[in-house]
Order: sequence, then structure tokens, then C-alpha cells
Amino acid sequence: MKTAPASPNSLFWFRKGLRLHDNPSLWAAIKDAKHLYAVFVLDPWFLKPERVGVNRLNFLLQSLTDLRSSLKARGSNLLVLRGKPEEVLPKVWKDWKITRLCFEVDTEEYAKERDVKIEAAAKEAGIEVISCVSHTLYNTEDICAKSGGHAPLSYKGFEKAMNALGPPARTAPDLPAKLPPMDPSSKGIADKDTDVPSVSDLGYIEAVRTPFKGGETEALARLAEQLSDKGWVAQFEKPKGDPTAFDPSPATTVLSPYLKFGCISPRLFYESLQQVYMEKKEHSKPPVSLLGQLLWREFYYTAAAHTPNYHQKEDNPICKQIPWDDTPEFFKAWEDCRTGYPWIDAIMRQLHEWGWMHHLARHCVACFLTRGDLYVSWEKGRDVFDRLLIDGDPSINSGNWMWLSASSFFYQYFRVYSPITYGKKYDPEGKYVRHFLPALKDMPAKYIYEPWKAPKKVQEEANCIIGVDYPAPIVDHAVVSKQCIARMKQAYDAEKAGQNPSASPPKRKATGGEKPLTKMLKPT
Ligand SMILES: Cc1cc2nc3c(=O)[nH]c(=O)nc-3n(C[C@H](O)[C@H](O)[C@H](O)COP(=O)(O)OP(=O)(O)OC[C@H]3O[C@@H](n4cnc5c(N)ncnc54)[C@H](O)[C@@H]3O)c2cc1C
Repeated sequence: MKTAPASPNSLFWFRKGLRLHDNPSLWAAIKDAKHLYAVFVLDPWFLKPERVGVNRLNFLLQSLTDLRSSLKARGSNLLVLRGKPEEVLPKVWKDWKITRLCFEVDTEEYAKERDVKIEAAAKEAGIEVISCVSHTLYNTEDICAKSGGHAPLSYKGFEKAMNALGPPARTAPDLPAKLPPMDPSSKGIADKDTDVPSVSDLGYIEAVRTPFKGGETEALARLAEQLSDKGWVAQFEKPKGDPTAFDPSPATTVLSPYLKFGCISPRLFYESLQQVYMEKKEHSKPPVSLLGQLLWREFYYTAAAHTPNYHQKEDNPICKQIPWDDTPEFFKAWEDCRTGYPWIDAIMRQLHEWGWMHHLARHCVACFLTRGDLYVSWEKGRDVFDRLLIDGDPSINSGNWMWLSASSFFYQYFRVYSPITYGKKYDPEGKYVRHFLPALKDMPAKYIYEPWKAPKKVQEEANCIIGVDYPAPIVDHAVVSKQCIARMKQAYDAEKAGQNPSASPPKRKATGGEKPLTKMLKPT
């Protein structure tokens, strides 16, 4: 057997885990290393506005810029390479005489397939490969092992498995102030095209609008700031909290995009929370506490990594086979913020502009698209979120969409969010709606959630004619929500009886029994 060289030339491949703190794979890369080459590979497959929206791409590039300057401060650098990792990496490991390759474990389906290929090619080239778990609190396989060999499908089951494992591993120590250098004579390391590009360099023309900035520096500051109000942390309870809060800041931490890209370590978040709880003995508990939220992340990661076909309805053993409708006009109206329900359209506008919305706001639009009103497949909504969210994270996203559409995890399909009264409860004046839908900014509070009910004169005074300046509702919630519940019951019953309801989906036209309100409710 070939033994690893005493002073390896290490290649560290950043993918997620865009941070220097708590980075065990980076520690493995620098151990006794003579040289360290840190790279990120921009795969052109992802770099398309129809796959990744401008806000998330920009967030990623900001994170890379931040990482680059942190590495430079430690005598190293980050080289941004372009192309398919399977092609780019073998080229550089030959050029740079690499003998050790390190990266963080990624449990997403596409990443696992890619990493298996890279690992095999590296080993073939005589390169030692080391990868460590640090994107999740636990190795998802260990959770499954404590849960009878499968992913727990309830939070209780998850907690039981987790408790059997004990607390997660401690965060890795801080890295040394100086990292091993690159060999200055190495081919290509000073090339301009290894700099971090901008979104426009990558062909994006749309403006970046999200107020959130990517990077480890920003993430650490955000974590410190959010946890500095210890009373708030101790009392945190979801689903309490205001989904309409946006100015000056939302009601939850907005750590999700930083966790998605690994700008912040989940174990650092975990340890920081434990410190607060040590001080504040009276505190909320999972699943509703802030720690509970972090554990939901872990729950979905475990389910995704150990469920075949998790990201689709078909052949997914945990997903109910509900025969959703194929009504592209409904789907498009939802995606383009044109349902005529201000609460729904404002949330979708926040998604387009910020790439982030409060959890309960996500609930409302996901319920509306699927089992609540439009009866469109969760996979379609998931894809829109996947493209536009700055925290778009496949394991969490698909899991929550299955939950909200009552396809898995949650089965109370008869509990539907009202697109009229839900937002009003938190924000009777409609500040949130006015901000994200300026067409309605002068609509009196009385009509802000149901502008089609405003008399013509009121609409004129508000400079917002329904059907002209803002659409009339595409469906009548009071009617369609009842139809949807009945259809969900039918689908559940069919599944119980062993039938496959997907085989013959009942037809439902956009202009069916419920009549689109665009025609039904003429503005008076
Ligand atoms: C339909 C739908 C789709 C979603 N898609 C995503 C997604 O793509 N990426 C994503 O990170 N979250 C997703 N969520 C979960 C949740 O809405 C966000 O994680 C949360 O709103 C992010 O805001 P925050 O960081 O302020 O959360 P906080 O309440 O401050 O929670 C802290 C962290 O806990 C985790 N967390 C919180 N809620 C959940 C949850 N329900 N499931 C899993 N982890 C959770 C997140 O990592 C979050 O950053 C989705 C929810 C729904 C209903």
C-alpha cells in the first residue's frame, strides 16, 4: 500500500462550508502540509438565472470574496476555478502535484454522486482523500443507526435518536494565524480568471435587491447580534412571531442563508445557544425554541439523505400520491405575484426582491399554491423557491413543501391558511403589503387585504383600479378551499384503500366550478 507523503501538498476544495471557523476538513488539509491550495469551482451548470436567481448567486460571490480576504490575511488565497469539478480538479491536482484532497461532506444527492466520482479519480491518482462532517450537527448516518436503520419521520423520533447519540461534536479549534502557502511557481495561481467574478461577469443582468450580504464575517456578526438579546432567545417560540415584520428587521434570525452556504457553523450556533440557555435557565424547548429550529434543519437533512427519490412525488416512499392539477395559468399567477390576494402576492414579491421570507409567510404561499387554493403540485412551488431563495436548500426546501402540501410529515390537510385574515391578524394596517405591493400603497386599511371589495370611488382615490392596476383574485378562496379539502380527503381515502389516485387525476379547469374571480367580482 502506498503511504501518504510526510509533507503533503494539500488541495482544499470549498463547496459549502464557506468559512474558516469550525472547519475540521481544513484542519485535516493543513496537517503537516508543505503547501495548501484552496479552491472553489464555479460549475457553469448552476450559473443560469433559471436555476439560481441573482440574489443567491450574489450572496455566494460575496461569501467567496470574504473567504478570499480571510485566507489572504493568513498568507493563503482562494482560487476560483471555472468548469465541471470532475474535469477541473484532476487538471490542477496534476499541475500542483497534489497528494492530499480534503473537503466537507455534502449529503445532497447530486453532490454525493459527484463526490464519489472525484474521490475515485483522486485515489486512482494516488491522492489521499479526507472529508469530515461539519455542515450538520451529526452524521446523518449515525442518526439513522439509532433509529432502526432509517431516517426518523417524526420530530419525536428524531429527538430520541439524537438523545441516544448525546451532544454533537465540539467545534474545531481556531486555525493558526498562518496557513501553509502555495508554491509561487505553481501554474495558473496568479491568473486573473481565478478572482471572484461579479454577477454581471457571469452574464446576469438583473439587479441584486436582497438586503442580506453573504460571507463568514457577516454571519459571525449576525449570530452575535441575534443572540445578544438573551431574553429574546430564551423566549423564542415558533410559530409565535410576526411574519410581516420587515422594518427595521424580520422577527427571526435570518441565519438561514449563512447556514445554507456554511458561512456559519451549525455547531457554533448550537454551542452559542447552549451558552445563552446556561444563563437563562427558564427557556423555551424544542421543537418551538431557537435550538428546536436548528434541529428541524437536522431533521430534514437526515430525511433527505436517507429517503429514495425524496425530491419528487413519484417513487418517493414517504410522499402521498396526490393527483395535483396541471393549471399553468394558476401557477404562473402565483409565481408572478398576480393572484389578486395581496397577502399572497406581497410574500411572493418579497421572495423575488429579498430572496427571504418569514417561515409563516412561506407556509401561507405554499399552502395557497397546493392544498389550500390552487391545487398545484408542491414540486412546482419548490422549484420556484429553490431558484429564488437566498437560503434555497434542497433538503429543507423539499421537506417543508411536502409538509405544507400535507404530502408527508404533516397530515391535517383540513387546516388551511386564509389568504385574507391571516396577514391581517399581525398587520391590520397592511404596512407589509403596501411596502411590497406599491400599487396598493394608498388603499384604505379596510380593503388592503380584499381590495376587490373597495367601491369604485375608493379605488379611484387610491389610484388603484382592480383589474387594471392590481388584479382581481384568480379564485374565490371561500369556495376553492372547501373543494380542495374534499379532494385531499378523496386522495387520502384512495391511498388508504390501496388505490393510486395519481393514475386518473380528476379534471379541473381554471374556469371550473369555483369560477375565477377576475370575471366574478367586477369592481364596483
Ligand atoms: C415551503 C417552505 C420552504 C422552505 N424552504 C427553505 C429552504 O430552502 N431553506 C431553508 O433554510 N429553510 C427553508 N424553510 C424553512 C424556514 O422557513 C427557514 O429556515 C426560516 O424561515 C429561515 O429564517 P431564519 O434563519 O430567520 O429562521 P430561524 O427561525 O431564526 O431559525 C434558525 C435556523 O433554523 C433552521 N430552520 C428554521 N425553521 C426551519 C424549518 N422549518 N425547517 C428546517 N430548518 C429550519 C434554519 O436553518 C434557520 O436559519 C422553508 C419553509 C417552508 C414553509
